[in-house]
Amino acid sequence: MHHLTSLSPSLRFSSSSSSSSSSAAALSKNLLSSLLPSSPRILRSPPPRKRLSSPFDRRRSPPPPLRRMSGIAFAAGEGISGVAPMESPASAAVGVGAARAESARLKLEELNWDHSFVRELPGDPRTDKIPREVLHACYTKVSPSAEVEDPKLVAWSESVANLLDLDPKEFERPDFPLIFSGAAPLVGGLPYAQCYGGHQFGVWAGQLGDGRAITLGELINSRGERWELQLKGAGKTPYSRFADGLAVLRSSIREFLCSEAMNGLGIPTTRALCLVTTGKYVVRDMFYDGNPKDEPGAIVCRVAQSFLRFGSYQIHASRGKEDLDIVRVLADYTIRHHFPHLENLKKSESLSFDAAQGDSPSIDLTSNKYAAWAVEVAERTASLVARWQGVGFTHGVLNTDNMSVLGLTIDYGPFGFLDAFDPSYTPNTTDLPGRRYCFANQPDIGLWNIAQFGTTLSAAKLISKDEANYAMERYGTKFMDEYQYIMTKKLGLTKYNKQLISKLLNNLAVDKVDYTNFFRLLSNIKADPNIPENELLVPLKAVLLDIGKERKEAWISWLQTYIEELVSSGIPDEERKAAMNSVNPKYVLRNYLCQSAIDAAEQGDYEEVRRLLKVMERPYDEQPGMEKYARLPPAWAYRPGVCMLSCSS
Ligand SMILES: Nc1ncnc2c1ncn2[C@@H]1O[C@H](COP(=O)(O)OP(=O)(O)OP(=O)(O)O)[C@@H](O)[C@H]1O
Repeated sequence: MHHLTSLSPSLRFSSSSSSSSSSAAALSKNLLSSLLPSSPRILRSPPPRKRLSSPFDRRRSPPPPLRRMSGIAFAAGEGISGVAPMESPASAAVGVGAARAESARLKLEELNWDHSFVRELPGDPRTDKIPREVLHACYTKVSPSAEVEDPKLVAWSESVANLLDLDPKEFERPDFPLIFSGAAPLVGGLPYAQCYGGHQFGVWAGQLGDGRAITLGELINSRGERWELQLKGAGKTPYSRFADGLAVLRSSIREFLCSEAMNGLGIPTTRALCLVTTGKYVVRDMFYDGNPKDEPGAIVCRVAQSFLRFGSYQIHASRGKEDLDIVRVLADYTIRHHFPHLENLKKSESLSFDAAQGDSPSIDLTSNKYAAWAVEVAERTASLVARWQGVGFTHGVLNTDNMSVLGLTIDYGPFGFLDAFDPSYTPNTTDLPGRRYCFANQPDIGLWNIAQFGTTLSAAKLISKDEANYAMERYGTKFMDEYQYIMTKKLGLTKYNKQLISKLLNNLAVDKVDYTNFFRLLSNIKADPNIPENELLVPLKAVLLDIGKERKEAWISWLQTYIEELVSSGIPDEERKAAMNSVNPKYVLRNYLCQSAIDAAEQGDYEEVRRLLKVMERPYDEQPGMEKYARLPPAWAYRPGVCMLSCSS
């Protein structure tokens, strides 16, 4: 992202701010505070009120098996039918071929375009790219315009081609890099850039919009799913403010690889069809410290069911009365196309409400589709953040313009997976002073952002304040349910044990233990209370490095309690190991791995990018021969630019 001050202050159009940060503070508690060792706190408040249930809460606890969560929680019939099931890690590993057999194999010219966004929503009457405030419109029709010279295809995702019904042979077309660098038109497409706003680092930033992303069009695949294709780094738009509309190879490799790695982990995300170099250089001051340099330009083709963000609604609410109606029109559009099960809610669907058991019946989601929608957005967001916490992912820039209304991970800027466990880790150099977006704060930030979303909908009179608060409550409940479930699965247990997890996280932080490798190795512990003390740590010796006597005792004590829990769970060791390995990845896209692929690609060698993609598509599998991709970062990786990055660079 760009912090407000790093883009033109003269183009701060809107000054409207939201009052919901105070309501967020009033409702939030630090969601992880009871589990994590001390970490920055930005939101403190009482716990959510008594739990209410929603009509979507058919699946109370426990949630479904983690590796299927994305498939189940986002599957048709489970309350979120507008969003196609993500490919589960299992299918990413073995099922791609099978899934492909069902889908069509079309040439680019044969894709089934359906430009509902442009057809149904108010657009900007102008089509020029002059930076400006775009009022009363959700988008501007503009075409890609990045300068291109002999573009090259760096990497591509066959599983994304499959989502689109695109024949993977199309990747071999000589004109493929030209089309996906925007230099040649995509037949049937209808390009545009979206208008949105956002809160950046807690401050209302006014109009942002797609300053360097241009949607090529939307298509409907043979399974009836809507997919939008977007080029990131394709040139200026009216939303570019003073910036160049371009992206560099370094950040594009990170976005391409991490969105596919996230999908491999089974976590909802925007996807990436391909990555091309433009053949041109782009000047970037990577740390905004007055040392710009030339970097190779590149463009990623991102794919999602929708790129709508919280900021897409906020911008219109911020503009006052005249544009409030656009919030409603956009909300209607979103529900119609992406949450169709909410269109015609029936009273009978509220039967699962706890009202009959004495909970307040004052929030009846069946009487207001917008309230039901707000709750669903809140729940999807909570579920997403819980899954990030489970794999140790830190997004780095959780501004409201980076919050997908579908609950997808969106915008891979200065992200980072935890290596040594540190709750206050932030991968974003811009975030260092306050660590607002550090690992431990993500659950609270998700809630803060939901509060802004609720404020937007209530400003447009789509939901009441009580309904907005209820969405926040649901966020808290959903987050805790899913987080506890995930942590329990990571430990291979059947029952949530708060004290055990809390002590574990404390131990991990004290000894700076590698988060990913620890959980992977933990599955080797045997449920045998008779293992002598001096042998207990053997399975973990690769991650418990350089610890003294006192710390060894702390770990032994924790392991003894853990083994007691394992014994009482009664799950055979081998069965538990397999279950744990299906939720504790062996491979995560550590920043140093990205950097090695970037270094090679900048020299014209794209093999490492392609190899990393293959490894990260199957993160839960052992993958003999690929063990080096599970190693800890080498010493050279602990420098800014590798383990930490700035926004939008
Ligand atoms: N090089 C650039 N040229 C024009 N606009 C930019 C550029 N970099 C960032 N922006 C704009 O700054 C705002 C915030 O940046 P942020 O880093 O969140 O976005 P991004 O990484 O470009 O895009 P996205 O959120 O779509 O992944 C967005 O409006 C974005 O379009």
